[in-house]
Formats: sequence, C-alpha cells, structure tokens
Amino acid sequence: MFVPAIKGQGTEEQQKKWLPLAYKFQIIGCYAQTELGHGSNVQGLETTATFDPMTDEFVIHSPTLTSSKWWPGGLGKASTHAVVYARLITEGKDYGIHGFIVQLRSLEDHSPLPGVTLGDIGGKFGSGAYNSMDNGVLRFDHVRIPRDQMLMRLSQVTREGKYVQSDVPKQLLYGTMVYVRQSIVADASKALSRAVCIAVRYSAIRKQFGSQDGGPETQVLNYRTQQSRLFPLLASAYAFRFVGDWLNWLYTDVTQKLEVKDYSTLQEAHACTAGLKAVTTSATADAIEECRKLCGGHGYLNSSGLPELFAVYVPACTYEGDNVVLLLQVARILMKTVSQLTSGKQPVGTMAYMGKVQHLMQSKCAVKTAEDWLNPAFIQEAFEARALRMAVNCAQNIGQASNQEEGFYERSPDLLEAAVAHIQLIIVTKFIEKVHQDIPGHGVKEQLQNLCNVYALYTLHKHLGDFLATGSLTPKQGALANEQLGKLYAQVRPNAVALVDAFNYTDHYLGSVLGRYDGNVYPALYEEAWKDPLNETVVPEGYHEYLRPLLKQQLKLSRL
Ligand SMILES: CCCCCCCCCC/C=C\CCCC(=O)SCCNC(=O)CCNC(=O)[C@H](O)C(C)(C)COP(=O)(O)OP(=O)(O)OC[C@H]1O[C@@H](n2cnc3c(N)ncnc32)[C@H](O)[C@@H]1OP(=O)(O)O
Ligand SMILES: Cc1cc2nc3c(=O)[nH]c(=O)nc-3n(C[C@H](O)[C@H](O)[C@H](O)COP(=O)(O)OP(=O)(O)OC[C@H]3O[C@@H](n4cnc5c(N)ncnc54)[C@H](O)[C@@H]3O)c2cc1C
Repeated sequence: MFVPAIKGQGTEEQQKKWLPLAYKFQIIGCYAQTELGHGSNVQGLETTATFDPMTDEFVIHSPTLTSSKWWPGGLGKASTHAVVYARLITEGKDYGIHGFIVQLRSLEDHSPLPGVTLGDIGGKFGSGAYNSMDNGVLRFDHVRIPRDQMLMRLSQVTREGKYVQSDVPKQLLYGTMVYVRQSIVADASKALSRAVCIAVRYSAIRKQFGSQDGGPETQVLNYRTQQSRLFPLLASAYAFRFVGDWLNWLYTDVTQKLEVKDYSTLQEAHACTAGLKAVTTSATADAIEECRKLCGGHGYLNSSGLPELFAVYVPACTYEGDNVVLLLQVARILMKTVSQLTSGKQPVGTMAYMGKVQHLMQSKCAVKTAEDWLNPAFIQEAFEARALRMAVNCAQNIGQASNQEEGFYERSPDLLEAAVAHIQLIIVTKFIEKVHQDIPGHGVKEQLQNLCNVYALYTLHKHLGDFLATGSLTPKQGALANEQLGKLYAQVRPNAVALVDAFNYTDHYLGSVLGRYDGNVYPALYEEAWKDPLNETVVPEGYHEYLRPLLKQQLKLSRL
C-alpha cells in the first residue's frame, strides 16, 4: 500500500524519487493511516503535521495516546518508512488529513530514529496465522520532515506556508484504499475456491450411512443437504472470480480516466469497490467456516487446512474498511441516485437499472414454472426490482424524518440491506454477462450456466423475504425457484469434483490432507497425526509428576 499511495497521491517528482527505492527494496514502506482511536473515521485521525516556515519542515506529532498509529502491516519490525496520514496544520489552520512520507528507522542499523517509538501490537486471532505479519504501533514526538515529503499531487503547501488545493477531487486521498479493495474481491474468490476445493473433494471420498444390506455406504456428496450447503459456495467462488475480473477492468478504466482528469466514474468505482469488498468478504468468511463444518470432525484439524485459512481470512471483513461502514457508503450513493431520479438525471453504470424506475416499481415477475427460472431475463428483472424497490422504500422513509441525516441513521439497518441487494444484483449481472460470452471447452459453458443459476436462485432463496416484502415475487414464484434449485444441484453433482479441479491448485498450495488431488485421505490423516509433537514420547510428559501420584492416591483410597 506504500507504493500505490505514492503513485496515487505523489507528484511525478516524488514518484521518481521514492518508487525506485521501494521497488529495489532500498527502503521498506507501510501504510500508516489507522490509529488506536480511529480507523473507520479517517477524518477523525489525530496525528498532526504542522508546517514550520522557519525551517521549511513539517513537524509530525502524536498528541494523544489514541493518536498512536495502530495496525499498519509491516510497521512493527520491518518497515524503514511509512506513508503517514495526519492532520495538516499551517498558518494556524487545520486542513484535514493528508499523506506524508516519514522515515522511521535508520538505513544503517534499522534502529528507530529520534522521536520515533514503534513496535508490534501483539498476537492476533487464531493459532498464529496472522502473526507472521508485524502489525505495528507507532508514536511521534515532534519528528521533523522536509516539506517536500508531503504527498503533493492533490494539494500543496508553499514555501511560505500557504495551503493550495489542486483541481483534483479530494477523494483521491482515499485512492489507495479503492485499489486494495478491488484486489480484495479477487482475493475473496481465491480463498473461497480453496475452501470449496477441500470440501468438495473430501465430500466425494467420505462415506457415511446409506446402505442397509451391507453394501457400500453413501458418499456424503450425494446427500441433498450436503449439496444444498456446498454447491452455492462453489457457485459463489466462480461468481466472485468473474465479478472480480470485471471490477479490475472498472478500476483500470477509472485510473486511465483520472490520467486525463475525467472524474466521472470516481463515485461508481467507490461504490463498486466498497460494496463488492464488503459482500464478497463477508460471504467468503462465512463460507470457509461452513466448509469446515461440511468436513465434519476432520475439518477441525489443522491438517485440513481450513482452520488456518479461516483465521488468516476473516480480518478481510474489517481491514480496508469495516464492511458495514463500506455498505453504508454504498447506501449513501443509492440514496443520492434515487433523489436524482425525479430530476430526470439518468443513472449510469451499475446504477443504470434505477432509470427504469417506472417499469420496475410495478413490474410483475412472469415466472410460471420452475424451468422459467432458467431464463436469465427473469432472474435479472427480479433482482433489479428487489434492489430498486428496497432503495426507494428507504428513500421514502428517510424523507419522512425531520432531517436527512437523522433519517439516514434511523434507517441504516434497512439501508444496509438495500446496499447488499444492489451489490448482489451486480454480481448476478456480471455472472450472466460472463456466461453469455463465447466460452471455450466442451460442455464448460453449460456448467457455468448451471453455477450462474445456482448462485442467483440460492441468493434469491436466502433473501426471499426481500423479494416478497417488495412484491417483486409471489410466494409461489419463490417456491418454484427453490424447486429449480434442487434440480440444478443434481446437474452440478456429476461435475462437482471437475469444477474444483478446474481451480488447478497444487496439494502444496491447498495445504490440506482432506483436499488431496488423489483423494487418499485416510492414510494421509493417519500419517499426519504422528507428526504431532505430543507423539514424540509414548508416555506423556507430566505423567510421573502429576498423573501417577493422583492415580496412586485414588488407588489407596479405593482400598480403604
Ligand atoms: C496491495 C495489493 C494487495 C492485493 C491482495 C489482497 C489481499 C489484501 C491484504 C491486505 C491486508 C491488510 C491491508 C489492510 C490495510 C488497511 O486496512 S488500510 C486502512 C483502511 N481504512 C479504511 O478503509 C477506512 C475506511 N473509512 C473511509 O474510507 C472513510 O472514512 C469513509 C469513506 C468511511 C468516510 O469518508 P469521509 O470523508 O469521512 O466522509 P463521507 O462524507 O462519507 O465522504 C465524502 C465524499 O467522498 C466520497 N468518497 C468516500 N470515499 C471515497 C473513495 N474511496 N473514493 C471516492 N469517493 C469517496 C463519498 O462518497 C462522499 O461523496 P459525496 O460528497 O457524497 O459526493
Ligand atoms: C489484519 C489487519 C490489518 C490491517 N492493516 C492495516 C494497515 O496496513 N494500515 C492501516 O492503516 N490500517 C490497517 N488495519 C486497520 C483497519 O483498516 C481498521 O481496523 C478498519 O478500517 C476498521 O476500522 P476500526 O478498527 O476503527 O473499526 P470501527 O469503525 O471501530 O468498528 C467497530 C464497530 O463500529 C461500527 N461502526 C463504525 N462506524 C460506524 C458508522 N458510521 N455507522 C455504523 N456503524 C459503525 C463498525 O461497523 C463495527 O461494527 C488493519 C486491520 C487488521 C485487522
């Protein structure tokens, strides 16, 4: 994040100076924004950067305990520099949060520089999964940096101390977070596909119950309940892959537009990266835990690879923006878009469907049979109607409040659900568009079509309350969707293992005895057990010191 921050907020001259040093590992940088007292609320950060015209320097200072930088990855022990986000103060006025390049450690002996206190913030969730990352704490005691270490693409401070705002939107200050959020969506697909690969392969070799006449037991992958829990996660892994590819295109397109000072799609990029990051990471964190449960007791072993995957993955719901905070950002943009509908301003991009407000507010879903749900047009319209009606309902309720802000906070739980509905529409839309493309490989398109329908109908089934409450569907149509879902599971079943093999993960990368490509699980589980340090001795340590005296004492007592 150190590099994207300098690329996005540094001048050409600053990029020329600092990026080669970072690329060559002559310096190691981190992104020091979050503080002990503030993370979500960037404008609430307390670290100060006060300009001193006498020396043409900024004085970086941590005025309170809560202003201590806290969490930045790589800060605790590795980094020599940081992009520090601080309140810029010049001529006695506070101009809010800006980025500054600050050296933290000596390039001679790595010791902290004068006025810099830093260290690691301690152990984190899980058995040490994320403890390979030195998330750090950092405090400044009036540390001086040259004025030219303020990142000056978005705004500048002159030699005399005058603050000058460039003609670029101030939101570009948040650009690094947008970049990482879009990469996190692709990362969600990778993490989810790893968990699903393990759970599908294991479910194919695991047999429990089923036979009454002494014949072979049943593969658990054949149980309808296992399929109804597992196949939507398999479909989600593909869905997040395709929407992540599209989001990367959107991000690249926005970045190219910024180069020519076209800021027209900045809001779309913010809404899509924030919303897709929130929805895909929440779903993936829940799915990894579900995959553990789908593997029964063996899923709880570290050798299954699932506990570690879960412990490393779950902070994704928090870092780069708490998911609720990000979804509320999407909700704000939805409300703004709804309010502009009456002005005749046509929504664009992923909000374009809201321009069909007249139709979507009164449309009746035409589905009459379960098979009708295989028609992408019916799915698309149902998801559009649900999302739009939820947004309009929120806007109407907010409109009844004494003021917009009050109304927004009062209705924020409903707004959250409206934002999720909007983002799920984007995911479904991009999956439908993907399977409409030419897709090479015999039968591949049909399999992806099945997964697209599984993702859409499972999501519809899970959020059926939204569809019924908004009148987007009738209960009968909801039941037909569930009926079709069951038929789709049967079609996915013969190809389930092939669909996870298609992720092409090596056994090493998967790190799971349950997800081995060869399916030879039981010998691998048994062999792995003996690597447990507890098995280095046959009689456990502590027997003579604790167990033996206890057993002897109980034996004596029993003979009295
Ligand atoms: C490097 C590649 C890696 C790839 C691999 C993936 C794996 C990654 C592993 C990474 C591991 C750890 C890294 C984690 C790093 C971090 O966590 S860094 C810190 C992250 N912190 C946050 O995300 C903070 C979240 N908070 C905010 O972003 C802002 O405080 C918030 C947007 C919530 C509020 O902003 P404010 O300015 O206070 O107020 P608003 O009124 O809401 O916004 C003002 C207007 O600005 C618009 N806006 C906001 N954000 C953006 C944006 N990002 N882009 C564009 N526009 C934005 C907003 O819509 C308002 O617009 P309006 O005035 O209404 O038109
Ligand atoms: C593993 C990890 C790595 C990290 N790496 C970095 C890094 O490299 N650099 C960096 O700068 N930071 C980093 N962070 C910090 C991270 O970005 C913040 O923790 C994150 O942005 C959440 O902010 P917070 O901790 O202030 O949460 P809070 O906002 O305090 O969240 C607490 C609760 O308050 C709720 N909440 C907050 N505001 C609102 C609101 N307006 N409306 C409704 N509910 C609200 C949230 O939804 C949540 O439920 C990292 C964090 C982790 C866990």
